[in-house]
Amino acid sequence: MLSVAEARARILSGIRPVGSEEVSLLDAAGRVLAEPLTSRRTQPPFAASAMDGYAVRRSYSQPGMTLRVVGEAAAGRGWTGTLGPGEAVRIFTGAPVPEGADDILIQEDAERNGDTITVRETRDQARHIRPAGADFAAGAPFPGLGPLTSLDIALLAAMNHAHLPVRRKPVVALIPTGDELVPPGAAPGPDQIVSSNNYGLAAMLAQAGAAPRLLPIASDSPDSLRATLALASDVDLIVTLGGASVGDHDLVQETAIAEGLTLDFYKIAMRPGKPLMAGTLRGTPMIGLPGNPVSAMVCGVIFVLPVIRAYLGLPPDPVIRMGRLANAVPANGPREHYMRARLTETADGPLVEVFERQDSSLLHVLQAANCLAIRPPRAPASEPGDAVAFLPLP
Ligand SMILES: Nc1nc2c(c(=O)[nH]1)N[C@H]1C(S)=C(S)[C@@H](COP(=O)(O)OP(=O)(O)OC[C@H]3O[C@@H](n4cnc5c(N)ncnc54)[C@H](O)[C@@H]3O)O[C@H]1N2
Ligand code: MOO
Repeated sequence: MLSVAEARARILSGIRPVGSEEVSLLDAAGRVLAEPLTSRRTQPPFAASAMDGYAVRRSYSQPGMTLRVVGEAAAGRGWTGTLGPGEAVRIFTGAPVPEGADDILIQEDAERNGDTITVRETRDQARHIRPAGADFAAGAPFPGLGPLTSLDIALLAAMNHAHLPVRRKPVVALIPTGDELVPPGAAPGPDQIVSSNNYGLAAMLAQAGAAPRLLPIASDSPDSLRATLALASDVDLIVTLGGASVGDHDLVQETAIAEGLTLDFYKIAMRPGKPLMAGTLRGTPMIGLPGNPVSAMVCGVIFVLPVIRAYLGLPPDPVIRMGRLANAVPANGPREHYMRARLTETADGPLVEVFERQDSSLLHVLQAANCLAIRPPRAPASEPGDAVAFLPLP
């Protein structure tokens, strides 16, 4: 059976970044730039006062000296003259520093008397001038990587970008399968349960910058599945949920093959997630996730999110960290085990408490987790304090 890393590499091998679209700054949070951007202006564009006070020349503004106030410079409305010897210009924060001035005397250090000021003995020695380009120069590259944050957007706005070229959102069709499923809020029949996997995955994908498309629940019949697959002809990725195992009603693989699926692989050495399937359905990448709710969400993190990142032009692989076990963990079987666990950051580094109950149907255990502890195939039993690899959950 394929390892998790091999399976992910095979899935990712066919994925190239999607095209781009323009969005306004207000819609750009969380989006990913499709091309490098540079500043369209220098900031500040002129030497600017950092304080309210008087623009002066340092040599004429020593303690006890008196200067004549000859004008005013405000933010947005500078003073156009040239400062002469013994002259001062009233100035406010953000205003251009006039020609001839090399210093801002803060108003707390000036005693005003009609048209003159006298410099106090306590005079502050800092000049309080922000040079032109102190923040960034025209043509400077925008340094942000990854999904745009509020801080990125503040800088891009200051660089005078009103619209940004971003990757379009990869569209992902989510197809739940199973006669037992009803949507949340419905009244399930005696043998039915509520479909949760598609909602959890939709949230996970939306958060990662994709556009999930929730398709209707397909019943366990080839006709129903065929009809639902037909609704996913124009997407970037098809994800089926359930029907992946070997039971008489697990029809996803054979139905998809009949519809044109080129199967790449089926079954991997992973727990949960053994019956994972991947291939290409008439040119569209397709991943078949197992139905068990924890398996579906964990495989979403391990396989589907990397596809979204690759589509967005980001480094795809999950970032694995190292920590120490808080509790003993039994020996592992032949499949790499992604165990639901709780990470605490301590002074001694990350501490990982692996939960007792690991059945792949237990959503309340997954919800209590904030990371997955990764146990290699056939790892021996581990003791508290032993090193452990883990993956933070999104
Ligand atoms: N004889 C064997 N049986 C099973 C094997 C095996 O190797 N041999 N593998 C087990 C493993 S591991 C898994 S994982 C499951 C995967 O089965 P399927 O992908 O076929 O999933 P289903 O049978 O459709 O459903 C399993 C379970 O999950 C519930 N489910 C399904 N979809 C949803 C949904 N959208 N929301 C919430 N819950 C869902 C479903 O009702 C079942 O309880 O197979 C094992 N069996
Ligand atoms: O692989 Mo199943 O996903 O162990 O529950």
